[in-house]
Amino acid sequence: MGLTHQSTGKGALDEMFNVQLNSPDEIVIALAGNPNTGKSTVFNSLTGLNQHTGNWPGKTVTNAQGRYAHKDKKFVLVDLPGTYSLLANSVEEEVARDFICFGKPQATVVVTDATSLERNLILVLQILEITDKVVLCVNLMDEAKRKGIEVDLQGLSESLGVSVVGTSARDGVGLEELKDTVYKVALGEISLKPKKIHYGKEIEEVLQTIEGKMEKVVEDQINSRWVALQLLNGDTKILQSINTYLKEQELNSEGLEGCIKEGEEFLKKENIKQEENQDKIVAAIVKEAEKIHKKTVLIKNEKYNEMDRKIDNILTSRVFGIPIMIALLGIVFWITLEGAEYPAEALATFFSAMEQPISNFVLGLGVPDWLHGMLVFGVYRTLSWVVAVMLPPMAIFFPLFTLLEDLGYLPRVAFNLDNFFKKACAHGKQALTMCMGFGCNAAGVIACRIIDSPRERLIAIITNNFVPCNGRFPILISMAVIFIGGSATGISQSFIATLSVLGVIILGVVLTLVVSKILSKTILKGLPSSFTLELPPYRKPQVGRVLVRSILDRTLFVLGRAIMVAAPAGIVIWIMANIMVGDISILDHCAAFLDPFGRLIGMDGYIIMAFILGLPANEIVIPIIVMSYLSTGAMLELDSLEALRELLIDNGWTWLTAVCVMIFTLLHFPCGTTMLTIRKETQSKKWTFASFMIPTVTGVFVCFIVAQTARLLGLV
Ligand SMILES: Nc1nc2c(ncn2[C@@H]2O[C@H](COP(=O)(O)OP(=O)(O)OP(=O)(O)O)[C@@H](O)[C@H]2O)c(=O)[nH]1
Ligand SMILES: [Mg+2]
Repeated sequence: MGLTHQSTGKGALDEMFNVQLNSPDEIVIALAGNPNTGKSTVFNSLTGLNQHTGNWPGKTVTNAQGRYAHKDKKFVLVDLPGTYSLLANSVEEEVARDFICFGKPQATVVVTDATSLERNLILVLQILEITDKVVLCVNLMDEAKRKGIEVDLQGLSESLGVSVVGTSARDGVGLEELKDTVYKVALGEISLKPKKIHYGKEIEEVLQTIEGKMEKVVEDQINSRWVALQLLNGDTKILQSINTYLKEQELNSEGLEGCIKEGEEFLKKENIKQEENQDKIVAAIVKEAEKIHKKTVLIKNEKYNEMDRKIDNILTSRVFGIPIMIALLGIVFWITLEGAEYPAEALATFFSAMEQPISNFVLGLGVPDWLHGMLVFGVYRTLSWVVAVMLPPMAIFFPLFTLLEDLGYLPRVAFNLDNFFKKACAHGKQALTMCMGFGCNAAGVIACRIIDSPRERLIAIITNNFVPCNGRFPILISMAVIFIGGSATGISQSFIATLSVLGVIILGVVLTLVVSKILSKTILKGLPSSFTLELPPYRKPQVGRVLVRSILDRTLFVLGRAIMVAAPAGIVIWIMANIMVGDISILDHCAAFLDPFGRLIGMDGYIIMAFILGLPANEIVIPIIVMSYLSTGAMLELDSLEALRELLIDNGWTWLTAVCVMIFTLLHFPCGTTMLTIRKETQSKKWTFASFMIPTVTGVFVCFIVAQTARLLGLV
């Protein structure tokens, strides 16, 4: 046993004490459980917040906090990362364990999956070793019922000696009873006699010895049996946590080291082997879980999982897995493109028709000419285009993607790509962090915490930007709709557009693998670590809720962000276009400066400038491009996508320009928020810089090759 603490999870300890109480009488409740059992769903229903939920394990990586009131008391609920065990083998386990040990929750709710209680009970039993104040929430009761699994809640309660509540959190069933029970347990209105495990004579003896020594140091602060158990299990990290804890609480930690030394010597003297201990401890827990499971769960239909397995045999098969994945993605894009076109047209027509009345209204206010120009041609037009071009595709794509997520398809994607990631010497879970990146790269970067090895986590963080986020995805779609699809005719139009978007996404995945491989052969050398990925059961998504959630949470959020940044950007661009230095405007000066470089990589100076100005939020790249062209050239009436297309052509665009814009959208520096997140997660300027440079250099390189090749071949 060594004493040094090798910190794996950055900030895990900072976060754990960070429960901010509004008043001292607020009651802290921890929400623990295996991954994907519905903790965040319970959390959201109780607190009314919007933690990310979805059907795959490992979504929650931080301790989210929310509040609710019940009867006369106020509660602070802490949503913990999902873990299979608390014997701290991973960062999530450390975060969850430390919170339950030292965060001093007045009660811990363990959310379990009624359809796989046996495995869930392992964690429950471990938590019962740490704390007596436990409420067992047996969730997914609806799924269990459908699968012919009967859970004897009363029997469970008797076997474990804690209160048990059955819930179907997604439908809100049982949550009132849960709140009642939590209330009673936290306030000590129910007295509990939780099950303690007997680990066999040999272990128990050693445990008692260590426990005796620990007690002197930690006294009543921490359950010393649990600490002894962890030590015996070979986990010395807990000592560091205790140390931090004692310091935080301004308690005396002096005795700790001496006590640890004594413990170590004792272990050595008695010739106690850590691995053997570990096996014995785990075996005792597993056996107990089995026993309780046998007594309390009746599986009426042993084949309840057969259908899922049959589907998985196809969706994750070596031959069909990847083609099906690409086809599915293609279908999603196709529906998005095809469906977005008409509403986009309608919105464009509507906004264009509104322009004159709005212009008249502004003039009627008696404002000066320049202000009128700025408001109507600068701000209003920009906003119109943001809404018309971005809203329809997002309102279609996000619900579709969320449907796939809720169905449980994402872990299958990770499964299909696992082999590739292994070959790239990266972690298979990186595929999941990429899926999160589809929503937002900053969220994707945070999700990288599910990867334990620091080396593989860094690789995942640096390459996360190779999947287009909320803000960049609409650029791809609109380029495809307006330009690439627009140059073909009939049915082939949306087909080509779909292919182009699909191509860019696949390029992103390929580059992720290539760059990961290069990194792990050069500055981040190492071997891939193995892991087991859980394939959750397929779940019927709640279509209505998915629609509402993805439109409210994502579409409107992104749109709001775009509008908030686009309006001031509209003003800036308008000013830049209207202040003259010499004969030409500032805007033209800047664009002219960037133009040679832009042309070299298939674009122009205005586009490059739009990407640079888009640093705070990628959503505004297209509006800035359009605005720059509008403010310089003839004032076109932009009343349809066709008009927008013409504007671009008038400014020298060809299909190659559109392709290069799409590629550069995928491959350039992360947005401001993502960079800050990377800085925070890696605690390193060097890696933040690398995350900036790698995609940018790759983008310039790829665009250069594409542009020069197309020109050489005389394609444009
Ligand atoms: N059928 C059914 N599905 C549920 C229920 N509760 C949650 N779900 C679904 O189960 C999936 C997982 O729920 P989450 O709340 O994200 O699970 P979690 O425990 O927070 O997961 P991690 O943060 O990854 O550990 C989601 O797709 C939920 O919609 C339930 O009672 N019944
Ligand atoms: Mg969660």
